[in-house]
Amino acid sequence: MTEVFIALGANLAEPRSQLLKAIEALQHLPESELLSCSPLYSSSPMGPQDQPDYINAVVRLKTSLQPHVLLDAMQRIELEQGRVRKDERWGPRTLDLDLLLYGQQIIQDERLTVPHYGMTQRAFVLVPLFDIAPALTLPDGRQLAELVAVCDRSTLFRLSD
Ligand SMILES: CC1(C)Nc2nc(N)[nH]c(=O)c2N=C1O
Repeated sequence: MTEVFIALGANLAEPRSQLLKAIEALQHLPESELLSCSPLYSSSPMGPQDQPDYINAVVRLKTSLQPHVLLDAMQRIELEQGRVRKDERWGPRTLDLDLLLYGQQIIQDERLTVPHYGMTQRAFVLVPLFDIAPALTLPDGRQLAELVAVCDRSTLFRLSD
C-alpha cells in the first residue's frame, strides 16, 4: 500500500457539497482506505478573478491502486459530478481532484505529473496538506513546514474543523 495525498477544489454548483460528495466517493475507492481529511477552506481564485471563490481541501489515502489507475478513478469521480472539461485554462470548475503525492515517487508522463506541478506555490494546497501531514518531506527533500511558513495564506479562510 502507498500513502497518497489528493487535493480537492470546486467553485461551481454548490462547491461545499461537491467536495463532501467527492470525499464520500474517495472513501469508497477499491483497494484504498481514506486515512484523513483536512478542514475545508474558502479561497479567492488563483488566476482569473472573474470567477467565484473556491472551496479547497486535501485528503490522505492509503491505496494499492497504481498511479494511473488511481488517476482514472479520480477523473471518473470528476465526470460523475458533472465536470465539463472546458478549454478555458484556469477557468471555474464543478470539481477538481489533483494527485499531489504518490508516496515518495516522482512521476512525469503525458497524463501525470507527481508531485503536482503547482502545489508548492498554492496556499490552498499547502495549508490543508499541513493540517493532516505536518511532518511531511517532499520527494525532493523539502520540508512541507518550511513551505507553509513562507506561503501567502491571506486569501485562505478555514470553514470547518
Ligand atoms: C484555476 C485555479 C488555478 N485556481 C484555483 N484557485 C483556488 N483558490 N483554488 C483552486 O482549487 C484553484 N484551482 C485552479 O485550477
